Amino acid sequence: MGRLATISTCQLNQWALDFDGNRDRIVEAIRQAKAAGSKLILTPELCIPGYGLLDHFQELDTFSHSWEILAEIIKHPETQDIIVDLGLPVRHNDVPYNARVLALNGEILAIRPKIDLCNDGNYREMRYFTPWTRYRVDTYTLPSEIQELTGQTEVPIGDIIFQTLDATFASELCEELWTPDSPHIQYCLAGAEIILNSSGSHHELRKLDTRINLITNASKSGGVYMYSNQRGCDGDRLYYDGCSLIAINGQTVAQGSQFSLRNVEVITSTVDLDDIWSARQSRSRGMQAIKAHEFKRVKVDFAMTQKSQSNRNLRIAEAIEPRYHKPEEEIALGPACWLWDYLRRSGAGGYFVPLSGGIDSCATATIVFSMCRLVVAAIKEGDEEVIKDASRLCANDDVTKMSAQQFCGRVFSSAFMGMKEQSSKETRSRAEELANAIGAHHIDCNIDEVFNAVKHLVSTTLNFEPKFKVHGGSKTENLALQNFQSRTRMILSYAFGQLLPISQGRTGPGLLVLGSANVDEALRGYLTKYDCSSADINPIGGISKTDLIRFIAWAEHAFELPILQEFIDATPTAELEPITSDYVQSDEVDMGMTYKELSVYGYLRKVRKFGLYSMWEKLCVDWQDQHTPQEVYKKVRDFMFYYRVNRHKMTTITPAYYAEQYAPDDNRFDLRPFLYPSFDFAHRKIENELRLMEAGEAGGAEKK
Ligand SMILES: Nc1ncnc2c1ncn2[C@@H]1O[C@H](COP(=O)(O)OP(=O)(O)OC[C@H]2O[C@@H]([n+]3cccc(C(=O)O)c3)[C@H](O)[C@@H]2O)[C@@H](O)[C@H]1O
Ligand SMILES: Nc1ncnc2c1ncn2[C@@H]1O[C@H](COP(=O)(O)OP(=O)(O)OP(=O)(O)O)[C@@H](O)[C@H]1O
Ligand SMILES: NC(=O)CC[C@H](N)C(=O)O
Repeated sequence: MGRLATISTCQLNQWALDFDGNRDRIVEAIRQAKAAGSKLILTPELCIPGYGLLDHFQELDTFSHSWEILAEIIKHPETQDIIVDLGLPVRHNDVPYNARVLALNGEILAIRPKIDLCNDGNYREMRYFTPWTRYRVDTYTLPSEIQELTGQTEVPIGDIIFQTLDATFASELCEELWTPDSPHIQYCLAGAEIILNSSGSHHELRKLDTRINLITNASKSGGVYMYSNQRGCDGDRLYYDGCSLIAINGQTVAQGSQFSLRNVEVITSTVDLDDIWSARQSRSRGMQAIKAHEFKRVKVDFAMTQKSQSNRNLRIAEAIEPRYHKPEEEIALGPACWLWDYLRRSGAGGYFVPLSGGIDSCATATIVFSMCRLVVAAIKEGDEEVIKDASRLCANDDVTKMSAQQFCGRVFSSAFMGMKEQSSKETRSRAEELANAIGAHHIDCNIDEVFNAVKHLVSTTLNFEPKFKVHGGSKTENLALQNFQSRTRMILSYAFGQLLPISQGRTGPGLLVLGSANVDEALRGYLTKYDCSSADINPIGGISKTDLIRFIAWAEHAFELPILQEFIDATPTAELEPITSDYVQSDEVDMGMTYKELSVYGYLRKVRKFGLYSMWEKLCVDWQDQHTPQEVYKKVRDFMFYYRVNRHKMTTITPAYYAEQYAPDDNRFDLRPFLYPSFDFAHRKIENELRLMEAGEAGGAEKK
């Protein structure tokens, strides 16, 4: 007994439009798979051009370059004698498709275009591609460069099953697994033994669980399910989180890492295809199988399996427990890997962060430190690519002996920019202590001079001197004076970022400025437009305050940074107003709502797709033990008021690592107007209901 198939899947750190780099990573993955004895390798979705090309998918160049690269891959000496499943855009009769091309020994076997395109949230596949019709099969005329290379002119294109001499397999593309009527159901009923899922799936906190459940469920009633995913920042706000996987009969047998700096990671398993037989022996399955669709089978003259007797060294992969990171670890690792890709690919000299002594900029700094830890660990493992990039950042000094702190000192600077009256010594010293603990180069300065100069200029020009609230000023004056400070810090951050390296005698590029506005502040608009929330990129812009606090608590022990406890204990404050004997500014008081409430509103607005009225209805039930319907109305109305008047801030918000389902990012994820009317109609509707409720209660009381 035994048809042992050695098969590989991989995760590749592709970069949109980096055709040469993408090709090299694909060839390297195939080389590693072959070295492990594999007869088939699966690669990520659209891996030849990269997944995140967005409107570049509308360019003809993308299609032709992809075929040219495909030709280079399949004729490469390292890629022979193994079935390769590659991803690229394909046009057929002038209709664009997101497709898989399967090849063997320099020949194209067939093309499988994507049937169910992904168009939710960040995904816009329907903008660039047309979905293929289920069960349709057609003939595809190959482009001339492939005709010249292979001597083939036509291949099948469509919804097909591949039949080798000893095994059957079929392709399923990413989103197709996430739909209720996935193609793999019919493929498996029709006898396909291996399903190859190529994905471009991004990291979102707590999402891996859903993905792994889908994969293991898909193979539960018998079959092998292979999953390949892109990895890294391919030029946008998303981080693709690898985690390639091989499962058989509902059990995981191999899993790639979710977060790593490795450019190419291949996982290989040997599975016994005869193990599928017993899992498919229920009569109910048999009754469904006899009615399965009759797919066109593409014959492949190739043997994929070996008898167990013929190779005594082969070990059949055993079931493993899937690995999941805690959300705190996901925050430590995902944004850190994204920052590393961004840094090495942008060619910048490092990062700069305005460090306030508060929890948000502390989280940004700790994530940069996490990146440094990952870099140093990869250097220790001998990762040549990481060594090359790290050496560039350290002026070609020997990076192999550096600690995470030493490397951090070379690529990361921070600055506390205080005001003599507003800034407390606690925040100032917390910022400095954190910088010291992680090894960052730190500046401590005061911005009073600039603040006073701006105030003087504005006062003399307008012949009007604005005052803080505590000095008798109006709300508008109070805000304007706060904004002088916060915007000054933004200008200084860019000045420091640009000039710090040269001031230290280093030539080369400046530092990228990092932002620290979290997802809840963005939702509520509790930030000053064009202050330090405006930066080059923001690693925490998609993370809630609650999760950031959990992350800092975790990092205190995991990264051995005792100072982090002080950040958790401190009351969040903007320190933009003078501190007096009976007044210290506090975020939650200022906002008129708690961060916990903001997470609820954010979730209902975006994920549950509730308007103001439905939000009120839902929260009247959820919060009935704490609040009356009248109180809930006030809360919801206040939230929607601030959301409405501050929505314009989302049009200029700094590009942030996307991580949270309720992210309000206006750029691609959360498309909304930014000039809203007040919600008078919904207000009236709720107020009428409140009146009826009160009348009903009064009526009820009278009857008693
Ligand atoms: N409909 C609209 N479309 C486009 N733009 C619009 C607009 N309405 C106002 N604007 C513009 O936006 C400006 C108002 O927004 P903005 O200048 O941000 O100022 P604003 O939102 O009025 O005040 C900033 C708020 O953020 C708070 N805050 C909290 C924590 C930290 C910080 C910090 O800075 O560190 C700030 C601060 O306490 C205050 O409540 C207007 O002056 C106008 O230029
Ligand atoms: N004194 C300061 N020195 C340096 N940067 C500052 C200072 N105050 C504020 N910033 C910068 O402005 C950003 C917004 O300030 P704000 O007071 O709103 O902080 P926050 O959003 O609560 O974040 P944090 O928790 O980091 O203070 C901060 O994240 C930080 O980058
Ligand atoms: N590329 C895709 O089809 C993505 C599909 C899916 N919704 C995911 O996030 O993984």
